[in-house]
Amino acid sequence: MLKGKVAVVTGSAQGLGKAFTHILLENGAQVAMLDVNEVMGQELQVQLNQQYGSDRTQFFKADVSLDQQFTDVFQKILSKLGHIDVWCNNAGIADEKSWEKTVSINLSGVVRGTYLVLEHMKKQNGGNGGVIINVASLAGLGPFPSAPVYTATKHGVVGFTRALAVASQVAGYGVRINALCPSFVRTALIDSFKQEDKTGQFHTLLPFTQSLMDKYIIIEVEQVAKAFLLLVKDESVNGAALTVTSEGAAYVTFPKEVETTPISL
Ligand SMILES: NC(=O)C1=CN([C@@H]2O[C@H](COP(=O)(O)OP(=O)(O)OC[C@H]3O[C@@H](n4cnc5c(N)ncnc54)[C@H](O)[C@@H]3O)[C@@H](O)[C@H]2O)C=CC1
Ligand SMILES: CC/C=C\CC(=O)/C=C/C=C\C=C\C=C\[C@@H](O)[C@@H](O)C/C=C\CCC(=O)O
Repeated sequence: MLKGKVAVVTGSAQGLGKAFTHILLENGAQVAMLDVNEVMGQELQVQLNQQYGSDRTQFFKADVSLDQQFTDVFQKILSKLGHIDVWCNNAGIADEKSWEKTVSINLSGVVRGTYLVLEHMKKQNGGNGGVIINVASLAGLGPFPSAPVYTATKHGVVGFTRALAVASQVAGYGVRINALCPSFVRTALIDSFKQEDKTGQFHTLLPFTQSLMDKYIIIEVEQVAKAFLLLVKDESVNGAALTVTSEGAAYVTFPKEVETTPISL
């Protein structure tokens, strides 16, 4: 039960972020939704407040790639809701043509959101601790050939999350940080990624991407939301990467040492 808890979900106007918001509300939390899409965010706020109660959800417009705007909205959320117990860095895009934008949202936006809430949560600052879930992807664990920059951002999210989780444990922040690594999920993102203005030079690899989608079988947002809730609730889990595929959810076992093949120079 998350009654009394306050959660923030970035990129929550649609897709996975919307599903995470629903499951948080279903479990009693109050949710601050943050998204760059103000129209969809406002509409969803009205729907959710009708469904779960008028004081349960508040929408805040912000672009996670803009430092000052994100920081200002963070302060606004804190002043309105008092404290934050759960933070989900979910906002993300897949655009190999505007690859700098992909990096600034998928990686820099995750670092920015994490560092903003960490200062609030960590016990050294008088915080009550909490949990941060960073949405990566299976592409954060292995190469997604038709999206090399997207792959890089998701690998970055996994590495950043795992490193900060150890730092938090060693330093005693009282904050758990975990990565969520879904396979293909039925959202607007995967539809847009079939368009040439998103795939850019890798548009010729579309048959390969489609074969990957066929191989991994597209899953539904509700399946990923259940895994998300596990990471929110299980206080024993820190520094994990939780995959979600058509075969279910599974924690990644990272090798203690990378396998190498010696070569004489
Ligand atoms: N759909 C999929 O197959 C998978 C998605 N993911 C990841 O899940 C996360 C959510 O993706 P989906 O729900 O599929 O996409 P989506 O496109 O359905 O939703 C993304 C949401 O993020 C918002 N957003 C985009 N840029 C933003 C910014 N700069 N600031 C604030 N909000 C912004 C959008 O307005 C939208 O509401 C992303 O990080 C994505 O990389 C990971 C694995 C699989
Ligand atoms: C580009 C964004 C598209 C959708 C969002 C997303 O993040 C979806 C990811 C879904 C699956 C990613 C799979 C990545 C798999 C890698 O680890 C490699 O195993 C795939 C590389 C080659 C596969 C060759 C094959 O399996 O036939």
